[in-house]
Amino acid sequence: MPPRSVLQRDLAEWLPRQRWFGGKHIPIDGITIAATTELHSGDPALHHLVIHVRQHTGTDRYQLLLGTRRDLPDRLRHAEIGGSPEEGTHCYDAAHDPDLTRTLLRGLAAEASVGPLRFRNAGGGVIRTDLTSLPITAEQSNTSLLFGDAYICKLFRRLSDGVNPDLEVNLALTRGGCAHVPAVLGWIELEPGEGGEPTTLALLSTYLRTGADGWSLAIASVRDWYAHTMPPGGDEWAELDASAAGGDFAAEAERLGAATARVHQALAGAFGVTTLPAGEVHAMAARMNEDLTETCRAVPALAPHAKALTGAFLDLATRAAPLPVQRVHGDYHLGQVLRTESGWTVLDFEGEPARTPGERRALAHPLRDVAGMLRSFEYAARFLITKAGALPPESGRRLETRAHAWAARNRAAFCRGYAAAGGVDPAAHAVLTRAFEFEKAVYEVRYEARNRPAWLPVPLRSLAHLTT
Ligand SMILES: Nc1ncnc2c1ncn2[C@@H]1O[C@H](COP(=O)(O)OP(=O)(O)O)[C@@H](O)[C@H]1O
Ligand SMILES: O=P(O)(O)O[C@H]1O[C@H](CO)[C@@H](O[C@H]2O[C@H](CO)[C@@H](O)[C@H](O)[C@H]2O)[C@H](O)[C@H]1O
Repeated sequence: MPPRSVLQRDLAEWLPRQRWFGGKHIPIDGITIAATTELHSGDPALHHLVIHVRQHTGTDRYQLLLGTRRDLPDRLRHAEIGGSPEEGTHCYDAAHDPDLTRTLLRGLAAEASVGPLRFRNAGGGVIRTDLTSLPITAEQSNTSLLFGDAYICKLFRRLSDGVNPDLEVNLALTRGGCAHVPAVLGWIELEPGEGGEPTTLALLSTYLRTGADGWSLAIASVRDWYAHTMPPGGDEWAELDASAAGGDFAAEAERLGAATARVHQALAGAFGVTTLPAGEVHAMAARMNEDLTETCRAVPALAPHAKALTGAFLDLATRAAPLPVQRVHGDYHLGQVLRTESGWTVLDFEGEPARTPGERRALAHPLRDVAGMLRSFEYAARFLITKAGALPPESGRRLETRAHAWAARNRAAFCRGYAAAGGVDPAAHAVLTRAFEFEKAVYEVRYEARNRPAWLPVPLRSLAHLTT
């Protein structure tokens, strides 16, 4: 390894360019290398690093698989972090090096302990060590490695104390026989300090090789719907029946609703249900409104919608009644679900990346997830229009009308499937669903402004529609 001072300097330059780094918009005040564990020696070598990143907002803990090599082959140039090349040490993100990531499978297969790292096998089954890894390139908060077409290993980037909810929930649902989550095969954890819980570092699950993610499927349907032409002489305004397009998604949306209800039932079975008193529901509505005020300050483009959003939060506050609450997904959207040959599977129970560990575990009403997915239908419907940029007013207006028709059809189908499979009927709880949906939209506005400013018009356009 190069001297710590060199590594700290290189990391300060490299980190803000990583998609998974949560503090991109804030300057880094300092980096400390808190722990290093050698997992593989020689050339190349693999080190596990825990680093503390100080910013004026606080200190966050990240993990890094650091590869070192005397010579860096071209295939790893894109993953270079720095090092002291003149002294023959190149440092790079080893998640991109299949020669080194195999060390993780070997550790899991052997249930090894290396320094403070513990490798755990979930079901005691055989874990293959002969597979080559490939990082999945997607819009992600973490880094997932695909091993052959058998396993997927998620390396959590920002570490939070204790068991990661993704492991906690997936393990409980796998053990409870829920068919709608990928089976957990193993995990890696950092041993706890005095009396504490271990910190989850990575999660190994079955790779669902026939899976197609909900977002891509929905976007394909929207594209088809935009391309669909009305019959000659047809009146587009009168005939906006989104079922007419070949790529109709409604049957899938309905099945997704049903799968969601079953996952909620499995979560209730595994973790229980309690009641949130009316006073706390009132406080929850007040928090939603405070979040709105803060976000309007940070993103002024949200301000024109503030009145309608406040109205929805106020509705919830005035009708506050006790609510049954339970563990939920917490960040539910079309990118978190996979359609396999046997049905819909739900991924990533980590909650919203910007929330604190306590907030991610907090119990909530299941309609919070339903509202998340309703937002996602709004996103899918409008993403292509936003991507197309400025359009002539006539086609812009026509596409917006079509976007609305697609979203309405699929939102309704999803809710129908959810209620038919035993979930709470969103139509019968419109005030709650609307408040959750608006809460999520506020979150999205903040998320997009910070992470993907080019996407900001997507939630704003949908709010313009939903609040008029
Ligand atoms: N078990 C799995 N089988 C197939 N693909 C998966 C599996 N788990 C994750 N993926 C793919 O990896 C992507 C990222 O996974 P996710 O758990 O959502 O990570 P992140 O926390 O980084 O968002 C998913 O959108 C999905 O396409
Ligand atoms: O998947 P993550 O846990 O990283 O979730 C974060 O990123 C999501 C985007 O990748 C973001 O979701 C928003 O964009 C989606 C389209 O890309 C859309 O389907 C969702 O409805 C919308 O909320 C998510 O909010 C964020 O937490």
